Amino acid sequence: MKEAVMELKNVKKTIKNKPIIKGLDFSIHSGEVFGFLGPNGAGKTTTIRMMVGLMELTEGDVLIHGKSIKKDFKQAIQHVGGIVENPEMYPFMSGWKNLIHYSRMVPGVTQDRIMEVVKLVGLEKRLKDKVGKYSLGMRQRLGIAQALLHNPSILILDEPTNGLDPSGIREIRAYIRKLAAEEGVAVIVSSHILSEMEMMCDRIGIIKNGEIISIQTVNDALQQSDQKEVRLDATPVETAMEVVEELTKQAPVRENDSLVFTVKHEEVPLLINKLVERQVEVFAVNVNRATLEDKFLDLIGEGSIE
Ligand SMILES: Nc1ncnc2c1ncn2[C@@H]1O[C@H](COP(=O)(O)OP(=O)(O)OP(=O)(O)O)[C@@H](O)[C@H]1O
Repeated sequence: MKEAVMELKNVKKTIKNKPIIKGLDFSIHSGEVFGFLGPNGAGKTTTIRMMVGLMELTEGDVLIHGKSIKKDFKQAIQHVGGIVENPEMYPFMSGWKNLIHYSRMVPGVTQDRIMEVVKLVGLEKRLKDKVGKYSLGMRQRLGIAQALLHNPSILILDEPTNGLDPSGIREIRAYIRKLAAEEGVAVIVSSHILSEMEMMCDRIGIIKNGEIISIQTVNDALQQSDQKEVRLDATPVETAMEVVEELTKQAPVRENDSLVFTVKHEEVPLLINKLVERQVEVFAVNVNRATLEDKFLDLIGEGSIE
């Protein structure tokens, strides 16, 4: 596992006595693209605002390279670049002038560094053009370049593909992946669209009502897409355990009189046959929703998935 560059420790936010974020605990690693997925109102923006220092935490802490955002704000936040609200750009100035203008507020930024970030987001050919002539995707990329000027190791983008057309989405995705792979930047992106997150991220955390309900690597999620989580009520439970273990090669979890385990969808009938062969009495076999997509569909309703 790569180095944890950001750690959320029991992060909570209460606004006007209403708990909005209810204790988040997870870490982000260098070089990964981490997707923060959840329906509207789940708490993504609120969490991100806390991560980039725009909002105080009610409880808990965010450690950035081990430094507390509460106690060592300056040292912690220097590693973070982000676009949370739309970055301010002057449409009548060129992309280059905008970056020069912005860089005056960022100590130690050289013209070489500006060129470097421009190349990273692939804007070198359009640098002399006025920003007013840029497409939305190009403006997003200029925003990313701006956020990268001070060389952060963590880049946080709230809904970076919002409003973009499919080619703009592809471009942003490519540059985000490149930043993580080639520069080792940890990128945190939020979205409410699962398919987009699956293409862009290494890991996805799903947030619902201010709580993380699942964190999974996209690879695991894809591998598990034909796996089902099964809850089996059968007796004698010891024999049932043996049968399950023989078939799945994994020990099931025993919860009271039930066994919980994952099995390939097409193996469920075979499992039942084997149980009957061994004279196990089967009272119930319930297939839980287990895949990332299943969980997400449960969350937001099948109609909303894109
Ligand atoms: N300043 C505030 N005062 C009261 N409630 C707030 C405030 N800010 C956020 N909330 C509430 O907190 C919850 C989470 O909002 P948040 O904007 O973080 O969600 P989100 O997941 O980013 O959704 P969206 O994609 O719609 O922005 C919502 O129910 C919202 O109404």
